[in-house]
Amino acid sequence: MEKQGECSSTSVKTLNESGLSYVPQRFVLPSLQRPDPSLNHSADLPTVDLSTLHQPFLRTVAINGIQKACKEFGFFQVINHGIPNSVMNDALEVAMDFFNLPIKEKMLLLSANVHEPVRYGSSLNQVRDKVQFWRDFIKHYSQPICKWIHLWPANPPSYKEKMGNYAKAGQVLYKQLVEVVIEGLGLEANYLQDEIEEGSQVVATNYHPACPQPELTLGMPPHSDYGSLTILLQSCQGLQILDCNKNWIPVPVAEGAPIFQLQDQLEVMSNGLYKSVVHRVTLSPEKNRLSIASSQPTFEQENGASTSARGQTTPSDLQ
Ligand SMILES: O=C(O)CCC(=O)C(=O)O
Ligand SMILES: [Fe+2]
Repeated sequence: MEKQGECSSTSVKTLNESGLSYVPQRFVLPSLQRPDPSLNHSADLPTVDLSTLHQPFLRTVAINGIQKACKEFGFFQVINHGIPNSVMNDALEVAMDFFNLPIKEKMLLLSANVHEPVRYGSSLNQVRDKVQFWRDFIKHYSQPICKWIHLWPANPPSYKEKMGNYAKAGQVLYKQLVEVVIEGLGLEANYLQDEIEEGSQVVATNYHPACPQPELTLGMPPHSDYGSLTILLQSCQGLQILDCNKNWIPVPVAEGAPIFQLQDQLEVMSNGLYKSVVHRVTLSPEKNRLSIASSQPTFEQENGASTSARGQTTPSDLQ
């Protein structure tokens, strides 16, 4: 049992590396909120082949596939999306290198101020169950790269190049996907073009260390996200979605096939036709897990901030 104050100044990654064999009391969830460790069948997620988008006679096949996936699941995998595997793997690898930096170095980026373009968060002062995360906010992706490139952390040295390449490729794919999703609603493909070009890109990198008692806790609590679409890369399984029968279903991980996840703004825009699905992250007893969630909130609030279901905000006027 954790003593008062125990662990309160140490990251969960550090605790894990010190060989802790139990989950500190403050992370233990009430029994009804705990994951069921016997769940092992993955969701049969729809897979959308984007190569058909560029073939005039087959474009409607892709649009119909995406429309069906958005209505039924809110989550789908994409293949032939144009982002080389090497770019995705480099991003995951360099993110892992970042989290493996000495804690002292990462602490320099620690901030509870959501207006920081690059910040390293810990479960100590932010979302209770979210172990560590940091966010990049990029305003106006169409502006010259030099406007935001200095926002990357200086270490690891290849971070800027590798995560930057992934972020740029993700923007192109994001725009294509939003157009198709919008067309599926019977609107002009460029209906949201201005909002997308004015919006900010958020790249959230989540690190979930292996856990000695994964049946007692979660890496991330159940939530939906406030944006329009997220592109998600995962290093291994852990994500679960809540189906219409209120069962948690594990999401598969397929090499080279990122997950697309529909978010609250598109559920609202489609009058509920498309689903922003509640999801959560479970922990593994052996593997440290990494995910990169890249999204672009399409509509910002009047005060220039977008608020997520988890209470985080992103500035819309970051330069
Ligand atoms: O780690 C994951 O797979 C999911 C991350 C997520 O849900 C989020 O960042 O909002
Ligand atoms: Fe999420």
